[in-house]
Amino acid sequence: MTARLQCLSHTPLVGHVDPAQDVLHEVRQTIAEARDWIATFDPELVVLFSPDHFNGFFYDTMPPFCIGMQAHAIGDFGTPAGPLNVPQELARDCVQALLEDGVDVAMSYTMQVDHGFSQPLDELLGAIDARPVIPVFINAVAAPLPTFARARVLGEAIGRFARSLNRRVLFVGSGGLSHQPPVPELATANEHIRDRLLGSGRNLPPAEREARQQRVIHAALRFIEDQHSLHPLNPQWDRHFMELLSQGRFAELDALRNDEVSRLAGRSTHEVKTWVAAFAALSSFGAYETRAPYYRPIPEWIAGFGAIGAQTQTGVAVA
Ligand SMILES: O=C(O)CCC(=O)/C=C/C=C(\O)C(=O)O
Ligand SMILES: [Fe+2]
Repeated sequence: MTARLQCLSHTPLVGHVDPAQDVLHEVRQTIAEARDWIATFDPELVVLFSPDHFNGFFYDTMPPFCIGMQAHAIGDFGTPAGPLNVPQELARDCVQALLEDGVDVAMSYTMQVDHGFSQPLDELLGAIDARPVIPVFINAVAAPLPTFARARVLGEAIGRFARSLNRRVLFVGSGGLSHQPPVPELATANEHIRDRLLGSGRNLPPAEREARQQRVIHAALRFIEDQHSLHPLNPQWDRHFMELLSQGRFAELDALRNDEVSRLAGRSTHEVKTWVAAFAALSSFGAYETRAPYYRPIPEWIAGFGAIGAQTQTGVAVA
């Protein structure tokens, strides 16, 4: 039984608003190196933890966590569209195992996902259907949000299930770190946006989809000029968070308060619960060591942008 982990920030802005060539090169190198490391491992199963951005999950029924038995990517911001390669029986077994393990999760046979899922699959594995993947949604934008502690509990339980499979498993956490792109909030939405957040946004007319994307692109262009036009990035918080994960300090991660994290690092920072869940899943295989940490605040992508890999300490079998 072996497991590896790769966490990686995502951004829909790549290719739309990009940083300077040297920064872009550095990020591409980081991703290429992670991709090679994963290819060497040759995972038989990928468990991908990702948020959504009101593209697949809405306030009509918003679960804190949801596992897909089938999933398709919408291809927002030019990311790949189409079905993910979900091993349906295994995904079902995973839900069953979680429920029996005391962790209640939702499930979906028609899961709609956005760049949060498709970007890391494409970048780390080469295509969104390259490997069997169990998609695990974590609500990171639709308040009220699940806690850091529950993300850890979910991850640990998924790790226990994965361990029972006797396969090479890769855990992926998608999103984060500090950032607050212009994702709408129910509390402040006008009537039209409110209607979209309640569910009518599931299949946006193309013109509205385009206008929505342009709004994010314009916000990024403005943020480059004025880093107080949105919640500022917080490199200090980001580095501290990565350290907590590297050192397996789960009690301190559990203690992170949602409102405090929003205040310090921005509302979309809750995407890092995907990293917590992925690390917790890996921890169910035993002690781990991290590798190739990368961090840089990238205003062009409205993101504290990070990546980190990890594997069980021997890198081989865990009894
Ligand atoms: O346009 C909207 O309503 C939502 C904007 C959006 O989808 C932004 C997403 C940004 C990220 O995924 C990110 O920076 O993590
Ligand atoms: Fe995101």
